[in-house]
Amino acid sequence: MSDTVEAVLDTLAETAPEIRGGLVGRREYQDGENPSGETQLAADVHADRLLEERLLAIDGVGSYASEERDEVIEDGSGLAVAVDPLDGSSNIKPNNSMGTIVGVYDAPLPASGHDLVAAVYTLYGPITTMMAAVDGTTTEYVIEDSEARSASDSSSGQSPRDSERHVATEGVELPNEPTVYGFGGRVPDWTPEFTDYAREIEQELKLRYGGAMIGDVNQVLTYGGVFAYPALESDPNGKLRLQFEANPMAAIVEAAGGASSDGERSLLDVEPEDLHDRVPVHLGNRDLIDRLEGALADGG
Ligand SMILES: O=P(O)(O)OC[C@H]1O[C@](O)(COP(=O)(O)O)[C@@H](O)[C@@H]1O
Ligand SMILES: [Mg+2]
Ligand SMILES: [Mg+2]
Repeated sequence: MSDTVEAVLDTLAETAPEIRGGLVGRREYQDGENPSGETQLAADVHADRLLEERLLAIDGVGSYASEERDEVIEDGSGLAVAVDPLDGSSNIKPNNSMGTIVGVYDAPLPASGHDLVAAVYTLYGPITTMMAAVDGTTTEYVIEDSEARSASDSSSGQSPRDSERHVATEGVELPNEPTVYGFGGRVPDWTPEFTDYAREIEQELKLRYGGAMIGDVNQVLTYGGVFAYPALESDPNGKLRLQFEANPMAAIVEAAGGASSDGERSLLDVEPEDLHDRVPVHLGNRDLIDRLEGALADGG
């Protein structure tokens, strides 16, 4: 692992308790919209500012892009980080899981998933964990916050707080016997081909859908299965964004022995056109993704 990637992992571990602490009191929507046309929560904006400041301060990180900003911020030469500061942020109101996704690309953005040198997510569940794919291996860490404190203390002007990451599982692998699935989007908006596939999967696996991709994919990594936010009749590219969400999650799942697909090919093979491109996302055990691609091709 390069020094810069190591520093990115350390920084994300240090920042995670602050983002988590900052959720309290930031549950309301603001006036602004993000580039995808979604209303922003105060928590989205807070996490974005904190991550921009911390990640751009790392030697070897030269640019920062996020789901919450129109343009890439350039700050010298080096690796490019693409961030979903809060994934699943609509879960803040019902107090369910959320997370942060970071792709570290060795190429100007928008970049191919094959340019990722690291892909990371932190999951703010009952405990805070971090999943990182580096050099073809996926590792799960537990993040311990040694000075838990209230959100009101947390602001982007302060120095990182004291937290540590400990390896929980090195070489995470999807179990061979899958048991769970979670599919996003309204069922009447699914394509007929995806609906047929879903009807089959429902007979075999248990539904686990929480409305935050990180939480839902983390269950797939833990129990085996399939997650999808598919192409919709109303939007053939689905909902999730290639640079900030799909590519990093695909790299993590593939390094754990699973597969990813936009419906036809690995998400890592999708060529980006625009920073905020959306793409249909399917992630999980290899045979379930092969069946998905077969089902979509049969109907096409
Ligand atoms: O509310 P829906 O349609 O089920 O969408 C849920 C999906 O949208 C997301 O919340 C989108 O991410 P953001 O919260 O970062 O916009 C995913 O995490 C999740 O899979
Ligand atoms: Mg997201
Ligand atoms: Mg988000």
